[in-house]
Amino acid sequence: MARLAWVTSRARHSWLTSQAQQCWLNTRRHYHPNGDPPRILITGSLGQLGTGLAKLLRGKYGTQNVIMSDIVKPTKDIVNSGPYVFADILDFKCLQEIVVTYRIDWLVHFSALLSAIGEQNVPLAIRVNIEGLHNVMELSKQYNLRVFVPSTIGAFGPDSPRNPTPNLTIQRPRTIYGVSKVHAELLGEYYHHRFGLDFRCLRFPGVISADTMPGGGTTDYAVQVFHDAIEGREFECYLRPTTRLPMMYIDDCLRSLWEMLVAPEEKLKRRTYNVTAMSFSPEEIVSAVRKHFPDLKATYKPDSRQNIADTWPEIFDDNEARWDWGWQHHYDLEAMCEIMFTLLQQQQQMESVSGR
Ligand SMILES: NC(=O)C1=CN([C@@H]2O[C@H](COP(=O)(O)OP(=O)(O)OC[C@H]3O[C@@H](n4cnc5c(N)ncnc54)[C@H](O)[C@@H]3O)[C@@H](O)[C@H]2O)C=CC1
Ligand SMILES: CC(=O)[C@H](N)C(=O)O
Repeated sequence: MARLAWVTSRARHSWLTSQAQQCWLNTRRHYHPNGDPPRILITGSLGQLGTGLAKLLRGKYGTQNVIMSDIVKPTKDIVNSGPYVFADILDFKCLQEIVVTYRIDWLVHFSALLSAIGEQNVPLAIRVNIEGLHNVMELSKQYNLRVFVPSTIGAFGPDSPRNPTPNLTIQRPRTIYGVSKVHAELLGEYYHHRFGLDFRCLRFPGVISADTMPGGGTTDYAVQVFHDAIEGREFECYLRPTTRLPMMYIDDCLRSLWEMLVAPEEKLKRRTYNVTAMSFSPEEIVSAVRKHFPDLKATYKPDSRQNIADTWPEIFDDNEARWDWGWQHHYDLEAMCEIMFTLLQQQQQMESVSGR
């Protein structure tokens, strides 16, 4: 018996060791031949996804090797956490200067106007999402950068199959956001085939996170519900209770991004992949949240965002990402609710201690 326990524990130890080694090898695989880690620039890094990504990449490649940038004034915490520079995605020279000064190897391009806010200012969305993307493509070609550009479930439209939505299908989005993301996918793939640019792209579903509020999308309600529940407010949803959309917890989203960023060339059968973790409707997330906050009141007042959601996928088929480079999500609806409330409660406690 004791021998069996010893053998099992040795087997577990060596499995864990090989997992850790694999992880370490994955991280090292893209170091320079001289052993230097890649140097990475993140545009639009003060939005919902950027701060978390910077933290993840700094953990892997070193604080000084990940440069955050945006046009927004950073908090003291951001400035103290590592390099941060001003970068307007519409200013090509400014971008060139950053790439040269910091000897950038990889670029993660987050700057964008999201679906709902984009409809409120179409000319600005065209500038930021389309002209900005042109700058990023040219810059990446000129300096031979590996470039990651996120796309979205919003790159599909009413003519796309919605349940499920496969990787390769009709894309006729009806928002300027969606149009700009289809443009990004196609231009990136064109630059890859024409100029050999190392372009990588994932279509994300709605992303849910505790620390940064989302920036004006159609899926934002799925973050708001947690804040309303924990602060004892009524949750007023701008979508109908039965509107199903694909979603993902931020840790899964950022891990998928990193896995795509370091995936060996030979595993990538495409340059653009769907990824997802779950799909739910407002009434389903409300009942999941009520397991933690039974008194949460919810009302539904659909607005213009309903028209957008009605054209988006309900179930996202990400089998190709799972087959080609081993994508797996870790958080389902229940696990996401657990972690969201744990983190939000910790934040509440810290705020009450610091008197904010
Ligand atoms: N959050 C989500 O649910 C999803 C996000 N994505 C994509 O991921 C990327 C990041 O998304 P989020 O962080 O949620 O967006 P966000 O809206 O929270 O942040 C976007 C950032 O872009 C910056 N920006 C705006 N104009 C700029 C300019 N001229 N130059 C430089 N930066 C500028 C903003 O200041 C902001 O910090 C976007 O491209 C978005 O389309 C895709 C699918 C889902
Ligand atoms: C799914 C997205 O791209 C974003 N969250 C939005 O709702 O616009």
